[in-house]
Amino acid sequence: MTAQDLADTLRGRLIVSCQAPPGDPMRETATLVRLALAAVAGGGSAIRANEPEVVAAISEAVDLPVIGLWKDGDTGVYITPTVRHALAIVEAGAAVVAADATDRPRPDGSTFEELVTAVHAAGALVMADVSTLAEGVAAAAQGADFVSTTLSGYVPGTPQRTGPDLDLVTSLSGSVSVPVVAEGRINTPEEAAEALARGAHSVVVGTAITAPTALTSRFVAGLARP
Ligand SMILES: CC(=O)N[C@H](C=O)[C@@H](O)[C@H](O)[C@H](O)COP(=O)(O)O
Repeated sequence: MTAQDLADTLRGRLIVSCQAPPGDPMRETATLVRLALAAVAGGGSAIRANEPEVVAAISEAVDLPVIGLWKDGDTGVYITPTVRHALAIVEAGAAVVAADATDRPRPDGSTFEELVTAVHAAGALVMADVSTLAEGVAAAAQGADFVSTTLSGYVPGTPQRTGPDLDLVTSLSGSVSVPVVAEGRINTPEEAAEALARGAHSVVVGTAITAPTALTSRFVAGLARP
């Protein structure tokens, strides 16, 4: 699939992230496949998924593009940190590899541009997960096919919010020519629509759709407030 074909497929559409953190009862491949099938039934247009085994199983079960990543660790560069991780995700069947494109050092000493070159050579596309405007501009210049706001709020120095970083959506949309994906803490359909109004090409929603443990905790915390 070319970047243009995928951009056409995803314009104005919802991408559902079907992931579960380590230790979560939902972290089981068959369960995550069921979540992906529910996302299809509900009208989602693509699935974002973590780890080769899960990416392979969802790619097999679902007739939608899969944006794959491989999280390794939870500090520093942990979303598809190396070229090896990226190529394993292509091998698993992902149409797109999502990878950290922040300006932090990567554990294998590679550059983001090298990862892009390797993924393109293997026949897949790249979504750059960024935390700032400068990172998004750099990632697009290095060949990323999509730029996503995934990491805003998760890198020291970026704004901490309970909702999405819509200002980053706006600034990226005005600055890069590749499609901008709004991702991270989009909690309501209204926020998703606002992201599109701010120039996002597509919207990724994870927790608000596919994470019952986190959602339960939010309600429990709400009840505990005085
Ligand atoms: C920062 C990071 O590691 N983000 C990850 C990226 O794949 C996932 O844990 C998020 O669930 C995903 O970005 C969707 O965001 P939200 O669950 O907030 O809708």
